[in-house]
Amino acid sequence: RVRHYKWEAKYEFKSPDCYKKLAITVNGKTPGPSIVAQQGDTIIVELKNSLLTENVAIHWHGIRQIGTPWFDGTEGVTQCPILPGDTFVYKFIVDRPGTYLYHAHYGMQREAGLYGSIRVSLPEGESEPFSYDYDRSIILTDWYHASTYEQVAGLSSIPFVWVGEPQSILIQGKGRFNCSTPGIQASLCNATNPECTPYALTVIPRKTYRLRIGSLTALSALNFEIEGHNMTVVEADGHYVEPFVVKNLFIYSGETYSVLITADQDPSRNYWASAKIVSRNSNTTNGLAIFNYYPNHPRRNPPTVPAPGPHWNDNEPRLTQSIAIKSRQGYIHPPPQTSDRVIVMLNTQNNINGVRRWSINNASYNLPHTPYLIALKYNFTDAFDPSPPPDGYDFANYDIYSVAKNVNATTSTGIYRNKFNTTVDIILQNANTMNPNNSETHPWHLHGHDFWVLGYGKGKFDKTKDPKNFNLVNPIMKNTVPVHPYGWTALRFRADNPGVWAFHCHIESHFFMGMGVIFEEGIEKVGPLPKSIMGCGDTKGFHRP
Ligand SMILES: O=C1O[C@H]([C@@H](O)CO)C(O)=C1O
Repeated sequence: RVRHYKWEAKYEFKSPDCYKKLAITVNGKTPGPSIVAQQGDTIIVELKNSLLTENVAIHWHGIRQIGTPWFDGTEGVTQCPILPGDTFVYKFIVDRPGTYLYHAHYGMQREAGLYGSIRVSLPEGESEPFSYDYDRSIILTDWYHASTYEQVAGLSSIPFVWVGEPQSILIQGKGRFNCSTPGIQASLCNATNPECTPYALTVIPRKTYRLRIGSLTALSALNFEIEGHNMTVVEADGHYVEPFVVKNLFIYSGETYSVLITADQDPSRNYWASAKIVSRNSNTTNGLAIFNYYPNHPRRNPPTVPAPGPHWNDNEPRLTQSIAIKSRQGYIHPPPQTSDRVIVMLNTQNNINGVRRWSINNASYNLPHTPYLIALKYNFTDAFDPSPPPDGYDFANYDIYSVAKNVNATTSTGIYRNKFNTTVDIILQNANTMNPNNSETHPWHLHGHDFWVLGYGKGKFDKTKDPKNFNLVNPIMKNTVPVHPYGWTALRFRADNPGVWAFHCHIESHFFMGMGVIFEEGIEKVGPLPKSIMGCGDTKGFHRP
């Protein structure tokens, strides 16, 4: 089946947390329309850029784009930006069931509101290995009152101006900023604006809900919980999880989970659902939604105080959850038992000519102006630096627990080129930032693939010892995974999807500050590129049939 969508992206004044701000909407909404499809369907999105003075591109997060690498929507990597006034047509197949996302992949537009959910169901007659009565989706985000222009200018200036903590947390596009905060202009903030009525998830007593939860925060790692209700985790990033029960679900930007929740509590009242920032010492108030037992009024506040959530600095339960996520029995895709290449990626904060950046093995990433996919296919040799970034760092001498002795780094547009059909291991190694006693959480997202999550560890990855403990039996496959503070995360993927694919920290400002790399495989197998992705950089006026 073909599912055809006509979308228009636009700036509009919105008050998702009661504070009036310019937001990017799709067909007037943020979150935008949901894509609801069945495995094997073809999705066509005709996207009109009505942002007037800004380019755009949309990434289909978790969709591998097998055979259509040019529709991955990653500006600078797989396509030229879509100019104001232009209409671009994305066309791709959703080849697997599961919970996915879409969002802008140009500058920092995602956090301005251009995002939504993709739900792919099984073909008729097939069923999931778990049962539920109803299926619902929510997306968690964090929300800033400053524009992306102000933020980008701050992040690239000397002295560096950090974006800081968000003003609020949104649950399915709704949050609540305290309009009585000193310095807030009354005309801009209206606590009774219906646009900031908390999101209500209405449930029928005793029914079981599959709640698909995605996070597209700009910065924040979150803990999600529903007062008084346990959640059984059954899916992660489109893969079935060996079920486990949690009270608190930790979720990082770019991840999706399905949880089963039974409405088995006192049906005479409502309950709070809350999202709290963890891993950063934030004073942003928790995002709140109402878990509404029918027939109570969806705006009736629960009689209780919302759960305070776990302590921001307690990393242990977060690591425990990461380790608990295994592939479901009967649905295991066994990983290759060995790999052809190991790339260790040291994540550090650096300076380049006095500008604060993030680097991988001391190389900080800059997006070039000619998309790699086109440059490689047609041999534009000066579109990017052909020398690859390093495969590792100075293992013997680098102290991951202290501020680096030399915090300077170089910039890079280089890419890692992998031989087609080989197996690649990535070890993400976290370290101290430029502030003493500080290491952050980074959710890494790989385009075009799912990877096996082979393990997590504390401290410095040991190349001889740690691989012996890799989970080669039932690792989960994901497209986004956290690397915890002062820890490492090991991934394995097959370089079997011809194209050029970004791999980057899903924190909006961190990718902007250089925290990413590019992979290529099988470029010679990529079919003729559509003209519509061209027109920028060296591809100006270049049209191959
Ligand atoms: O990139 C970042 O910069 C700030 C801080 O390190 C600046 O001092 C921060 O918390 C980040 O995640």
